[in-house]
Amino acid sequence: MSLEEVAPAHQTFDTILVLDFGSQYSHLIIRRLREFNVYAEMLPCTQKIGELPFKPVGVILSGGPYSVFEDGAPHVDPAVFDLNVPILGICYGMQELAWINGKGVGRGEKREYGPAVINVVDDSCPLFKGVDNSQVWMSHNDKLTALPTGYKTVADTSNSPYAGIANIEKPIFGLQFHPEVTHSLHGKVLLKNFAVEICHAKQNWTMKNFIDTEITRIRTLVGPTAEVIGAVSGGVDSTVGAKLMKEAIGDRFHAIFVDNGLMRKNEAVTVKKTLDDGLGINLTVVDAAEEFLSKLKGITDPEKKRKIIGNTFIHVFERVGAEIKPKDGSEIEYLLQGTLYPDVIESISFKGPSQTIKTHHNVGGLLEDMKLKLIEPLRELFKDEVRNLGKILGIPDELVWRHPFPGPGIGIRVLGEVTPAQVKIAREADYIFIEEIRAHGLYNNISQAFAALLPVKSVGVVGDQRTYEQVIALRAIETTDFMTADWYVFEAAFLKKVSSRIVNEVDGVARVTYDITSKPPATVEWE
Ligand SMILES: Nc1ncnc2c1ncn2[C@@H]1O[C@H](COP(=O)(O)OP(=O)(O)OP(=O)(O)O)[C@@H](O)[C@H]1O
Ligand SMILES: O=c1[nH]c(=O)c2[nH+]cn([C@@H]3O[C@H](COP(=O)(O)O)[C@@H](O)[C@H]3O)c2[nH]1
Ligand SMILES: NC(=O)CC[C@H](N)C(=O)O
Ligand SMILES: [Mg+2]
Repeated sequence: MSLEEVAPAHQTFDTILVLDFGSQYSHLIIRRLREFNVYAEMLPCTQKIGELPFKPVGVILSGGPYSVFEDGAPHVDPAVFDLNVPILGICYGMQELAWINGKGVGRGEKREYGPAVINVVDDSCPLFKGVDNSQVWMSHNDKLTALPTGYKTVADTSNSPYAGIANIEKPIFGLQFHPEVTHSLHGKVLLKNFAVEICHAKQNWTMKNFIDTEITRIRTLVGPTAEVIGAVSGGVDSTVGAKLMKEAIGDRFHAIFVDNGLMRKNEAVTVKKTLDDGLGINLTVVDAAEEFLSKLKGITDPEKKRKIIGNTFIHVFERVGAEIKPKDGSEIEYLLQGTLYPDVIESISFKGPSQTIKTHHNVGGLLEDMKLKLIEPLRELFKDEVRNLGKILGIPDELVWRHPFPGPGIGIRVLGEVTPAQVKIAREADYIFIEEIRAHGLYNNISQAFAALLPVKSVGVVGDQRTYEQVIALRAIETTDFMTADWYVFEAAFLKKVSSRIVNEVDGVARVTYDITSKPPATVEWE
């Protein structure tokens, strides 16, 4: 097989490189480009151009929170201009172009955040082809104090005389506003003009092409006889990853599902049925409930619980992995992981990974111990792209649109000590809640929903008898990226029904509450 056939996506597809200066919108630039089938990747703004692993067809400098003129502000490697490819600077990126050119950047008299209307003053500019005077989105304090030498103005607004600039000789452009946000009404046209008309990027980034390339890459990487293992939870990411492995190497892929005793009702059975019978994926279910629950005995601290669950996963996985003996007599060399692009972006940000709010359980912890090499077929994809990929691979809608379920499962939804009795209460209440959500046709309107069990007792009255039992908190949220979320507004009648069913059908619950806190300040999970 030729090298070309096993190359990663940025060598197979024309790629726009986004250099990230830390804007909260940077990843949206990639999203927008991919929406019209142009492939893009992001690297930190500190990337040395001489060390780039590929040759981009164009470069976008993103926005960012710094001021180009302040001490310690990040600056692009000047070698970016030697690539001789078109460059587009957005907000900070444009200010960076001006700064390099002659430093004409200063603090504006007034901060400009929100909508503005652009006025296109030079309609011969290819970047603005087909773009009318229309709303754009601004988010800046600083502005160009003069037009950089060698540039012309192509668009302005009432507050920004240099809302769009273009180099007279070279294909280098700057925008003060953010074309990547949907509030910039023609933003996508601008990005498409840049990528397709100016950089001449081929629009061949389609999921079908991606699948073919990835399957070839996996086959070449693994070779004709070696076998691969993967931790599979029944969630979207690991199922899609597993299905791709199945397509690539058939029964030489072994999926392992660990029943940690903290799963939802009937989960193990359902996952086995969908993966094994439905998708033909060779799945081993490992019952490790006792092991997990005995290690959690007496533990109430949320971080300790997460660590114990994460570590126990590793031990179980290691043990099971060692029992698999590949037919060719070799040892298992590769591990499938469902890492997504947002995880990659987080870890490559030049600002470093964000502060730990909670230690998300992560199979990444397996690496050092297991010395396995990773296969991460989804590491270039966003969640909705993974869902699309899943659909193309024939994974049923029901699974593709499943709400995410955290690795530590009910372990972080039983507040305080996790005992089999407490898990049972939380599990039963959760089952009723989700059952009603489905019955009312609401499942796909909600991003995630679950029941948490609060370790407080409350007085109630049932059939003239005093009760003194615990409290269930229901949570349902709407979100696109799980970084921020809002609580879902149910009809009162729906909540009445769920509450009445839970108190009547689940022993040990005296009261049901509904969580009306957004994220932030709360998080999605209670622990
Ligand atoms: N019970 C489990 N058995 C085996 N592996 C698991 C289990 N729970 C989690 N994992 C592993 O941890 C990874 C991360 O879990 P995470 O919940 O983020 O992803 P997912 O379950 O694949 O998808 P989703 O986000 O839709 O739930 C999974 O991809 C899987 O590899
Ligand atoms: O695999 C996981 N392991 C974890 O430890 C974990 N903690 C939270 N979550 C999920 O992440 C999303 C955001 O949750 P939080 O607002 O609670 O951080 C929500 O979708 C949560 O369900 C986890 N997923
Ligand atoms: N969104 C941005 O890129 C802002 C750039 C710079 N920090 C400013 O305030 O103007
Ligand atoms: Mg999951």
